[in-house]
Amino acid sequence: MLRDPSTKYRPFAHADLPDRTWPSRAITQAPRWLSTDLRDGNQALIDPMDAEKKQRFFDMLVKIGFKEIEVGFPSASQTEFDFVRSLVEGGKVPDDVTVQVLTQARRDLIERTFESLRGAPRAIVHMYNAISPAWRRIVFGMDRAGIKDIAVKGVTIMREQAEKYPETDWIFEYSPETFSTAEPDFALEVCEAVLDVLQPTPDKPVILNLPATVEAAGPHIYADQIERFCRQISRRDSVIISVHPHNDRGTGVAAAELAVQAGADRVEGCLFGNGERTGNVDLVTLGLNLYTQGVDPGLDFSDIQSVVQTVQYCNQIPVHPRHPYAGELVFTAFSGSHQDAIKKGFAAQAGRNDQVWDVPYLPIDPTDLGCGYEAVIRVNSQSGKGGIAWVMEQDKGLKLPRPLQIDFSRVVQGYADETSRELTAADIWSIFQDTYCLTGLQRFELIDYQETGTAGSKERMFAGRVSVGREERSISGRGNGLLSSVLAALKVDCGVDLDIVDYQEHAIGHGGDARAAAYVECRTGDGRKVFGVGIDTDVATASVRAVLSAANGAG
Ligand SMILES: CC(=O)SCCNC(=O)CCNC(=O)[C@H](O)C(C)(C)COP(=O)(O)OP(=O)(O)OC[C@H]1O[C@@H](n2cnc3c(N)ncnc32)[C@H](O)[C@@H]1OP(=O)(O)O
Ligand SMILES: CC(C)C(=O)C(=O)O
Repeated sequence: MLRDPSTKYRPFAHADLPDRTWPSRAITQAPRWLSTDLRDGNQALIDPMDAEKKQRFFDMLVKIGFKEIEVGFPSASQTEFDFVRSLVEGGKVPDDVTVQVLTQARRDLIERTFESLRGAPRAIVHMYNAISPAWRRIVFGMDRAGIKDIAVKGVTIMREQAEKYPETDWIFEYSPETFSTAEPDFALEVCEAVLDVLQPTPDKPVILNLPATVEAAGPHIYADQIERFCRQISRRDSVIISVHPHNDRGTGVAAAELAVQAGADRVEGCLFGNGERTGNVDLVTLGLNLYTQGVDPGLDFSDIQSVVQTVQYCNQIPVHPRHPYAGELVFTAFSGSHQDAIKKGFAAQAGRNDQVWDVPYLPIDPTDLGCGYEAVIRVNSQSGKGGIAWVMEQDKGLKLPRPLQIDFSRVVQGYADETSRELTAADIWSIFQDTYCLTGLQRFELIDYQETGTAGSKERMFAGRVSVGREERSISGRGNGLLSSVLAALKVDCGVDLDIVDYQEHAIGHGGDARAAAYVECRTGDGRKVFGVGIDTDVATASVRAVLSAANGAG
């Protein structure tokens, strides 16, 4: 890299719009969407889609709710031409969906394009030519007049072709390609000349699509360009202003949103931001950004993972695990403080009597997109007690008391640190069972017991059979309750001296399958803290097991 990049790269020359109004406007309704996955997306693939993939993608776009779909560049190849024919001839385009196709401004290509749509009830023909200084100079070797002439001649041919196929309701779209890097006055001049030919009316508007073919400046600059254009173009009521942002600077979504604030009616883009170089603007993110502002995007992503799968299959490009709303990790918190806040957020949400979504760190309810809550918290060495407790509750229904959470999280963190990997719910359960002596051969294991008491007396008596090591032994003790009598039995018959500091219990599950979980926090004779956990179909037995678990832990 250069130490002084200004010797090679020039800052973007921005025609300022000091009285801009877009910053204080909000988006209160969705723009018209045009998916160009089957054209701009497809032309960016290593292996362009075959007919089967294109059809599958098209059907998915229809299912999501796209009403305008750019289906290809029919003059580019026989495959492209045939696909458009198959849609038209096969009657595969629903009545409320309009297909769009792209062509360069060249007679042979325009004629072939119209031919591909013969018999379609309605279609958008989209013609483009680049207009910015570098393209004029480098690609076309033409001056402004020459470039304008390409556009005017092209749309004149479009009109002529439309007359040749009167059975179709034709909609014209013109893109001054490279709009965002062109001089604003020239972009306007070319578009006015195009409108002079096409003569749009409010009933029969023309789509003027203003692309950021290469994103070369910040999104605020694009918004200024769009607002200026919307103010200056004549026949505004007869023109649909469309935007087509690319993502070279990584701000395609911002550019589209600000452009809509600035007056754009329509947005062209691709699902998950596929497209040339760094992609077209991502329509999934745009749609769901609106949704999380309470605005219906008119696009249905309620099974987002099936959309991901289809797009990955058709594009043969993976969707990034951190892709907004759709990546496999975007609803997952690994870090302790995030997990703690999410867990508290779910508890607060459950306690509130409204539907308003307000869970820290989760901008959208995963279930709205067909995703569950299982993956919301995953555990590694960055995790804390809240996250670990969440996994225990989700996976096993165990609601660990706070002191036990703290004790257990230290153990889990130790494992995570040692293994340097994510711990699954099964790992955590196995660590829990080991730590609180719920599995394997234990020093004290309950075989059975009886609890007795005398009427009128508070005294209880515990008489139990336990295996101590491999040896079966009878133990008994008295106290003013079951737990104290178990503690007395352990002290007298087994030499284990424990005091209960805290006891908690809860049901796991409901109905006939319900079980009980009991937790004890104990202090040993030499002042150590030990925890015990017991699980049983009977709550009293669970509590006895919890005390024996603590006795095992006391060592
Ligand atoms: C920003 C975008 O995404 S625009 C869409 C881009 N998509 C595609 O190009 C995919 C489909 N394209 C194709 O299959 C081919 O390029 C075709 C069939 C359209 C044309 O192929 P070819 O005739 O071989 O021309 P080629 O691809 O080299 O195009 C370059 C020529 O077209 C001219 N040209 C480029 N764009 C346009 C345009 N919009 N209108 C008129 N002429 C144009 C160039 O100046 C160049 O002319 P030259 O040969 O006289 O120098
Ligand atoms: C044809 C135009 C709209 C285009 O794809 C672009 O400029 O990126």
